[in-house]
Amino acid sequence: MSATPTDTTGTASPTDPVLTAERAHLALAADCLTEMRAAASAVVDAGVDAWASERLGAARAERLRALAADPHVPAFFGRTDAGLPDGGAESFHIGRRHVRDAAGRPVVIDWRAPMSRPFYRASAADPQGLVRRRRFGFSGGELTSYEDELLGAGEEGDGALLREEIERPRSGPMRDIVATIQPEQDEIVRAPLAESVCVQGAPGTGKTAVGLHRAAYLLYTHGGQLARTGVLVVGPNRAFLRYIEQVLPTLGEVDVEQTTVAELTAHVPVRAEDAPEVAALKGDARMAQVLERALWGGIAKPADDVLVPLAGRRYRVPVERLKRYVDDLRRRGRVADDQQRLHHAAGRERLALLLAEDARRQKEEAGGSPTDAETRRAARSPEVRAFCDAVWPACDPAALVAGLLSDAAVLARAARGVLADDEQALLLRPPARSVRATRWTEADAVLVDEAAGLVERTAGYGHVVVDEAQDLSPMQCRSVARRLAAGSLTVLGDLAQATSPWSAGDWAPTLAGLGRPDTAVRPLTRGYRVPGEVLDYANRLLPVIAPGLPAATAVRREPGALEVRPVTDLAGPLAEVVAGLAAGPGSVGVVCAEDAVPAVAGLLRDAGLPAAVLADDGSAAERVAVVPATLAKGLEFDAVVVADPAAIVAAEPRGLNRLYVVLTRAVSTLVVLHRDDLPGALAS
Ligand SMILES: Nc1ncnc2c1ncn2[C@@H]1O[C@H](COP(=O)(O)OP(=O)(O)OP(=O)(O)O)[C@@H](O)[C@H]1O
Repeated sequence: MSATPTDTTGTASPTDPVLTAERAHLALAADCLTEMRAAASAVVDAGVDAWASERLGAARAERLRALAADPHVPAFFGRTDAGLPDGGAESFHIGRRHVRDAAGRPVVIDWRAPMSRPFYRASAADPQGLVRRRRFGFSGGELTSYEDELLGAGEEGDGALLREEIERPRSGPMRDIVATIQPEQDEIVRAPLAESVCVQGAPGTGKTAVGLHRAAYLLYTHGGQLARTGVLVVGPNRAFLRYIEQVLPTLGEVDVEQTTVAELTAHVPVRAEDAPEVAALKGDARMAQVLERALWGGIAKPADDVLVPLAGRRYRVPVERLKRYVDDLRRRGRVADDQQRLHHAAGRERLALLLAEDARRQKEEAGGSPTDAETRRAARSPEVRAFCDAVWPACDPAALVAGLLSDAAVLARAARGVLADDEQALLLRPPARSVRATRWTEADAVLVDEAAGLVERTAGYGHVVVDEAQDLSPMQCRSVARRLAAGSLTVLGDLAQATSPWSAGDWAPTLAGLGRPDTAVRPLTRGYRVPGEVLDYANRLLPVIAPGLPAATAVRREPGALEVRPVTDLAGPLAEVVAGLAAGPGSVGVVCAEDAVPAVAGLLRDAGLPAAVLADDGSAAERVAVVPATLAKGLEFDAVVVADPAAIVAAEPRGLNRLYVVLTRAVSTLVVLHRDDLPGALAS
């Protein structure tokens, strides 16, 4: 560490000339940003037509929003000095977005620009051309300290400022980590667009943060291409999306679609729940085969010639030719690659056209020359339409699935040799009065999405980030894969946190299901969220729930962070612990089994504590939130109270994995209240 005026608390002397110069640069950057904002608002919306004007207006509004975001966030957080051949140095300030002066000279470099890369990657062993890396400390928007590493002289900092920032307890919605992205994270963030990556990361290692920063990086680096094709972020539920939704906007990226698999597949209203074994079967990849057979099995063999009217005459298309047309189209409809496949609806249109073209050829051979409009009219004629309706009926995906799941004969035909008889029986339910009246489940919606994807091509994105991917069913994987088209993928997850029936011991099945079997798996094992004491405790479950998976090591320890307390009755101790934690700053999550939520919320209410139940509808969490264990995944709270861990374990087949998730949500403090019935690994 160089001799900087940074004392152990990271506060420099206010008269330090370096500090004075850097503050002047910060003021300059702020002025330039104001000017850039003014210039952007002055652009006249003078498009050549209404559409162009509207586009110009939207682009300008976008730019203004990007420039205006977070006026209190300092324009830069770091600086690099690269050595020049003449012995001098070229310095760049690194910030959230590019800032230039009136002459177009860079004042701050965007963190995603290639020039910023050494800031994140350089080390004393590999300085990447840097003689110095400087990090800045801020207090309430004021630049108050800095820390230098003279990498050129082989000197690496002890990273006091960096550590302070990384270790700063965090609460509330997730924030960006641009100032402190670590080298192992940066490698993933900046992986090339064409490369799909799978991050196997222990709890709190920054998977979600890395995935979001990767999306922002790709949008910056491949803006044109990705603006056309779009970037999609898929999370497990609304509560999670609510937690992460501000990260990309603070990075200036407002155009990324953030959604859940349930929302992606929301073709039908979900009103019912499947029994676990039924849900497991509906999520099985074999269902894709069953649906494909059901759909294409609905196509009949032509039985008779058709008379096609064209320009005042009728032309006979013989049944042999009709059979050939249908067979050819069916074959093209069943190729495995979704990009090459002729989808069902397009096949139907194509069939009508083939009949009309057949008639046209006949007329041409007889010396006529029908126009294209006449041929198109022939394809729409009642005769051709009646033939298509009989042979290649239009398919409504919801009706297809409803029929399949409520008609034993239809199901048996489609599932023969694919699903055993008892599996078919498991799927069947009594028919509803109508398709609309069907009591759809979440797994049904995924089946409807699959059917919809067979009927018509699903629009694809240029890049998809999928979080908590360890829980996806094979059918859900297919839903995501359809949205991927030719794009690339960032898969984030942790096999130890897998709680669904499909969870596997390795990533291969998920990556294959997502259509990218060759994706490299990259581990992250440095835990930034959870104090060492808490992480070590949770890690005791690892040999049972995920043997062979490397345990995370925490970047910090906090004596007193963990309290494991036996209680005979929850009520008193729970209220007392929560009251104590609520008196301090930061968020408090009281996590319990889903069934116990009303009782726990009642206990806290009776004790006069302002706790609100965390809902899955995306509404913001209160400072003290009662969290069903099933919703805790991906979230973090400053303090976590786990009420009755044995009930969390007992509530589901992979209850121990769920407990592992729950135990790793705390940033500062974890209190476990148990009735002397802890799982073996945690008992001693
Ligand atoms: N380089 C970093 N600098 C500062 N904070 C970081 C860094 N990396 C991660 N964090 C913080 O650590 C916490 C955990 O990050 P994140 O939620 O992305 O982890 P995760 O691996 O997705 O966790 P989980 O699997 O438990 O949901 C967040 O508060 C995040 O901001």
